[in-house]
Order: sequence, then C-alpha cells, then structure tokens
Amino acid sequence: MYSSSIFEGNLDHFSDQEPQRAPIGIFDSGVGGLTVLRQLYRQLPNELVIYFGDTARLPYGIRSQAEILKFVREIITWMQQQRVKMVIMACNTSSALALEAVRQEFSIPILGVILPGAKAAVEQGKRIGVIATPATAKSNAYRHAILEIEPDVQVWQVSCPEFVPLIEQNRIHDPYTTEVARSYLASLIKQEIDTLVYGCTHYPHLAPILRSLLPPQVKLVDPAVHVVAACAQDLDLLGLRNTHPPLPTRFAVSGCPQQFAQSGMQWLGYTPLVEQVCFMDAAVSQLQQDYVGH
Ligand SMILES: N[C@H](CCC(=O)O)C(=O)O
Repeated sequence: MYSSSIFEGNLDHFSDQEPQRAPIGIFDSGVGGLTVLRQLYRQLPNELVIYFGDTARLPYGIRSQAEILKFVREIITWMQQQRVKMVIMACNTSSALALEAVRQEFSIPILGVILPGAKAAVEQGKRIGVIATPATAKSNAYRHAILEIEPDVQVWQVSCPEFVPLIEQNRIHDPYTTEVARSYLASLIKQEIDTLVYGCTHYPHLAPILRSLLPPQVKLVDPAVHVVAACAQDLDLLGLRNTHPPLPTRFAVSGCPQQFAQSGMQWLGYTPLVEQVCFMDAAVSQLQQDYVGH
C-alpha cells in the first residue's frame, strides 16, 4: 500500500546537499490542485512547492487511460528535472488511472489522493457517496479502495462531467451550476448517504453550493486534507521535512499563464506569477483550443 511503496524506489535522487529544501511537486489538469495546495499551506507551511496545471489538455476526466498515463509521465519527468523531492498527484483522475504505473517507473515518492480519501471516508460513514469525473467514476477506484479497507459499507458513485468545465470557466456562481449540482446529487440524496467524498480536486471549490443542497447530517470528505497529512508523515519518515523559511510557490501551466493567474487568484488570495511549460503535445492541444475559440 501507499506508505511502504515510497521506500521501494532508490533514493539517489536525494543526494543533493540539503534535500529537505527541495520543492514538492503538485500537479492537476487545472485549478483543482489548488485545493491541495491550500491544504499544504495550512499543514506544511515551510515547504517549497512547484505547482503544475496541465491547462492545455484539460479536462482530464474525459480522457483515456493511455492519454492520462502519457501526460502524467511527461509531467513527472519534468518535475524530476526541477529536482522535486516528492510528487503529489492533486488529481483523482490521474491517481485512479496512472498512479500504480508511474510508481513502478519513477524512483521519486509519488502520492495519490484516492487512498487517503477512501481511508477518511470509512472513518466517517457507512453509506458513502462519491462524486467524480467520468474517468474516475468508471475506473471504480474509490469503490475498490473503500471496500478493500471496509467491506461493510455501501458506495455510490456519480459521474459529474459538467463540473470541471464550469469551475475552469469561473461559472461557480452561475445559477446553472447549482441546477447541475442538484441533478448530480439527487440519486445520492435518495440513497440517504451519510458521507460524500469529493472525488475530484476541483469540487471543493463548489463546497458552499454542495453544502446548501445536501441534508445537514451528510459529512463531506475532502481527500486534499488527508493526502497532505500523509505527505507530512512521509516527509518525516524520509527525513525530508523542510524547516527553513518558505520561498514563494512556483506556478507553471501548459496553457495560458494569464488565464490561470486570473482564476487562481480567487482561490489563493494572491495573484500568482505563472510561467508556461511547453510539452509538444500540450502545445498542439492549446493551438486547437485557440482555433476553436476564434
Ligand atoms: N481535478 C482533477 C481533474 C479533473 C479534470 O480535468 O477532468 C481530478 O481530481 O480528477
């Protein structure tokens, strides 16, 4: 399982003089991973972070496993070149479809969000709903992880294809988003769930809407909280926790930096400085998006 898998790789990567000072790499398709970054600021305020958003190729949730695996390999290779000490996949879709494969391929510790989220869910309830991207729901990753930890619970998963585009387009306060959320939650409310897992890192951005639609007794589980707690534990185990004062987070995207800076601002409380990283394939996706947009 996940904690022990960290020690399976070789740790040559950490032979730098002060490996504790190396950054943690966090990635997502877009602004979803900022929900994980916010947790990292709360729980591990001394850590330096490199955040990557693959905005030229989002949404990930409608991609095939082969595509996700290719993207994730590219991102982790780039992060290794930036000499990160650990990677957090702040993306459920990547964690569901690519985590196991890349853990075999890279020596660097890589954390996914699904197992920490599943562990937290079974501590909270017995009738567990999971809202997720189409790819994550189809993979059954949450169902399997939850039932492996606790077979004596029930799990319902709902695929929510419209959420990520609405969040990325800054349409959270649009009444249409509330209507979409109402329809996605209907079957879960009917099943009388007692716990709801955010099975996509974008969804905590919708917390006020989801909270207002759910019965008050339903507990919300945000895997971001728990993956960062696991990260803290693993940094301690590896002797990699940074105790020096923090440096500013470095942000990079494959798409338009200005757009990310603008939408990221509302979640971060400051305007991030964003650079562009060019992966060949992502550049082609961006050109296609630009072309469709004109
Ligand atoms: N935020 C990601 C990706 C969503 C997407 O791009 O579809 C996730 O947790 O699944």
